[in-house]
Formats: sequence, C-alpha cells, structure tokens
Amino acid sequence: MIEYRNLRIALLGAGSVGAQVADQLLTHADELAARVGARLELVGVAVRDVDAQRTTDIPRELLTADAESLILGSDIVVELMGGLEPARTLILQALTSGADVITANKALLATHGPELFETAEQVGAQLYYEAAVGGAIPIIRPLRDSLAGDRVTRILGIVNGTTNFILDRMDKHGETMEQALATATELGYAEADPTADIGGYDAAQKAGILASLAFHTLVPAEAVYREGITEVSLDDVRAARKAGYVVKLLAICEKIVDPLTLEAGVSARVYPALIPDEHPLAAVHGANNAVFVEAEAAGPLMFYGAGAGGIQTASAVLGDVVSAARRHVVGGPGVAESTHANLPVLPISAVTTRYQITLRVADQPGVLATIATLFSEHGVSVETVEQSVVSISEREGAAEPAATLVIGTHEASDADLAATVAALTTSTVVHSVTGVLRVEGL
Ligand SMILES: NC(=O)c1ccc[n+]([C@@H]2O[C@H](COP(=O)([O-])OP(=O)(O)OC[C@H]3O[C@@H](n4cnc5c(N)ncnc54)[C@H](O)[C@@H]3O)[C@@H](O)[C@H]2O)c1
Ligand SMILES: N[C@@H](CCO)C(=O)O
Ligand code: NA
Repeated sequence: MIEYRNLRIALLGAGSVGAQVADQLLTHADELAARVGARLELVGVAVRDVDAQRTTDIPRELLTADAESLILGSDIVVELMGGLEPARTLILQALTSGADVITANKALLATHGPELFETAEQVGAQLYYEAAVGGAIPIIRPLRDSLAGDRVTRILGIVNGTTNFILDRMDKHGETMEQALATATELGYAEADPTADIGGYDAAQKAGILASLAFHTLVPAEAVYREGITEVSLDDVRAARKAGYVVKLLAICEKIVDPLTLEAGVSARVYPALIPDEHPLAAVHGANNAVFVEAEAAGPLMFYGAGAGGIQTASAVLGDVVSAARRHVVGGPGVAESTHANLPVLPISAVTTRYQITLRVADQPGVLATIATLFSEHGVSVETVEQSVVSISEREGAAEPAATLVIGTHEASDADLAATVAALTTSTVVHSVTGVLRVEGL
C-alpha cells in the first residue's frame, strides 16, 4: 500500500452541502488519495451546534463549534456556512494562514470577491468556487481555463434551481409559488433566506460571477439588472403555455458593441422571460440549470445539469478540493482572477428585447387601432396581436364587455416599453395591463 502524505482539510458548515462533502471525503478517502497523491484528512467540521441532527453521519469527534482554531494549521479550508459573516473573516484568516479555500458562497463572492481574491493573490493562495454557479455543472473552470484562449460574446442561462423548480411546478402542476417554494426548501434547493432565490438576487450574483469571468471585467452583483419571479402569476404561466412559450428566470451576460462609437461594454441582467417551447432552455426542468456560452471561435456551447441540491453541489466542491490538493502536492502558483479588459458595465437602457404584453381591454370597435397608435407613439413596434377567444367578461360574468389582448412586440428599449405601459395604464380603453414579460430565445 502506498504511503501518502496527509493534507489537512477543515470544513466550515455541515448543512445541505457541507454534510455531503464530509460524507464524500470520508467514504471515498482511498480513491481520492490515489487521485491526488496525498490523503485528504478531514481534520474537523465547524458547526453551530455539535448535537444537531445532520443528513449524513459525521463522527462526533470531528465536530467543533470553534471554526477559528480549526482553520489554524489546515492546508485546505472548505467554507459551506453561507452568509457574509463570519464566512468572510474566516476565509480571510484561512487565506492569510496560507490555506487554499473552497467556497460555494456566491453571495459572499458577489459582495467581497475583490477583497478575497486580492488577499489570495498577495499570499499566494487559491480561492476556488466551482459550486457557486450552476451547482454540480462545471462552468467556472470551463470559463476560466478551457475558454481562456477564446473570446466569449454571450452567456444565456438558467442559473437558479429554486426558481426553475417553482416555475416548472406552476406550469406542470398548477401549484402556487408558495406551495412550490415550500417543496424547494424541503429538498434543500433554496437559500437560507429564499428571498435571495425568488427575488433574483442569487441569480444576479451568479450572473456577476459569470460576466466577470467571461469578459475579464469586474461585474459586481449590484451592477446586474435584476427582476425576480415574485410578479409572475399562475395566469402568466398558463397564458405563456397557451401561446407556445414557457416562463424561465434567465441570466444574460453579453458584450455589446456600440454601432456608432464601436466601444464595447458588458450587459448583465436577470429577469423572468418567455422562451419558445422548442428552445432547449424550455426543456430544463426541476432544479436543473443550463448555461449557453457563445464564444467567437468555439461557437455555441451548452452546460447542463443539477443546479442545486446537497450531494450534487458536493460534487463540484470535491472537484475543487482535489484541484487544490493537487496544487499542494505539485506546487505552483495556480490561476489568478483576470480583469484586464475592464470594460464598462452597461445599464439596462443599453439593451433592447422583445416583449409580450397582456391587456384587458374594452370589447368595442376601434380599440385595436387606439392601442396600436399608443405603441407606435412611444416607439414600440407591434409584431403580433391576439385576442383571446373567450373574453374575460364572459368568463367572469363582468357587467362591462372586456376582452384579453396579447401583444408581441419587436425589439424595444426598456425606457420605450415602460413609457408605453404607462400610457396603456391610463388609456380609457384599457381596463388593466395584466402581464408584461420579455421574450428571449427567438
Ligand atoms: N444547497 C444548494 O443546493 C447549494 C448549491 C450551490 C451553492 N450553495 C451554497 O453553499 C453554501 C451552503 O449552502 P447549504 O444549502 O448547505 O446551506 P445550509 O443552510 O443547509 O447549511 C449551512 C450550515 O452552516 C451552518 N453555519 C452557519 N453559520 C455558521 C457558523 N458561524 N459556524 C458554524 N456553522 C455555521 C448552519 O448551521 C448550517 O448547518 C451557501 O453559500 C449556498 O449559497 C448551496
Ligand atoms: N439556492 C440556489 C442554490 C444553488 O446555488 C439555487 O436554487 O440555485
Ligand atoms: Na458549478
């Protein structure tokens, strides 16, 4: 039997992901040792309460409430507590003590990424974060390493498992958002505060990370335009299905070149959008994620798989642990973050998209013409108009005759669309604007 040296692994947090990472390290210790050329010795697991129930069996003697002492003398520290503090302080302590750090904490990276990466570079340590985006899907390493010689032009993806799971359940089972979120939480997909998921914050943090890597430009989460799914109703999902679309929370990162000045900028945005039934992203169900990457030389690439879940995410964490461990065995500086392009990050006003607008209107002659004029007055070109066969007034038995109009637009700017919607809202022939969703993937 080969005698390997030991590398000391400290794990911070033993929740959905952490408990699975501990289990994998213990169960597959021999195989991991052979792959790395060193034994990955789990020296301790920092937890809040050593007596709490966990999803996997972690030997009692490994559990400690003292994370700071555990870090000292560790070669690799795996942070899976989540949240900003004490995660930030502990990671800084770990890096400055010379340990490589693995984290799945996109909220922390989105907020304190530059400080953490600078510290890592100064002390010659590495910070790995494959699990922070797309869960189990390899996406960080492909962007950072495999595509390092190419020029990425666009990323379009579903990067939040919880919201994809919720929208899918609304679509397939007619569940409300609240019902579906409760199940997503039970299954370990949701963040500790699920507002991060349904508000689009988690996806925006991931979009910032992806855009930074893809365009070699620091894109903080707050520079990412964000809309969550809280305004998406069961009616929106049903209407989309009827019209041949599905609603998905999309993250879009692209390089936009101004046609006049030829200056390039980066747009990163997250919003719910309609995508056609036949688009590959429409077939991404449950908590799965999918990320399309378009690069100049490679063309379109697609990365697909489990975007959330304890054991699935543990796979990405373990991959990072093995990479870090190999670096300890072989030596060398590792990969530094690259922000050399330093492109401007563009506001949402720099972007144009198609829209689908659902209106409840007066069911009387001349209404269509009035509405068409409103659109054109605000610079938005109408592509399709459909009137629902059964008018809402018939369905609901309302006194006043009303009908539902579904209007598809050509590409329009955010500002023009907002002005059109404001004008529609105050028009006497419009009873209400019941839905405004962007359309992508056509
Ligand atoms: N669950 C997923 O599918 C998933 C996927 C990708 C990334 N992530 C990220 O992984 C991280 C962990 O997620 P999770 O789902 O395992 O969360 P979780 O809430 O299930 O687990 C976190 C654990 O850390 C413990 N903890 C928190 N603060 C602590 C402290 N100060 N000291 C000791 N223990 C502490 C908590 O008690 C909890 O047991 C988060 O950053 C999350 O965003 C999760
Ligand atoms: N809450 C996150 C976990 C994975 O990052 C999600 O649902 O995608
Ligand atoms: Na990943």
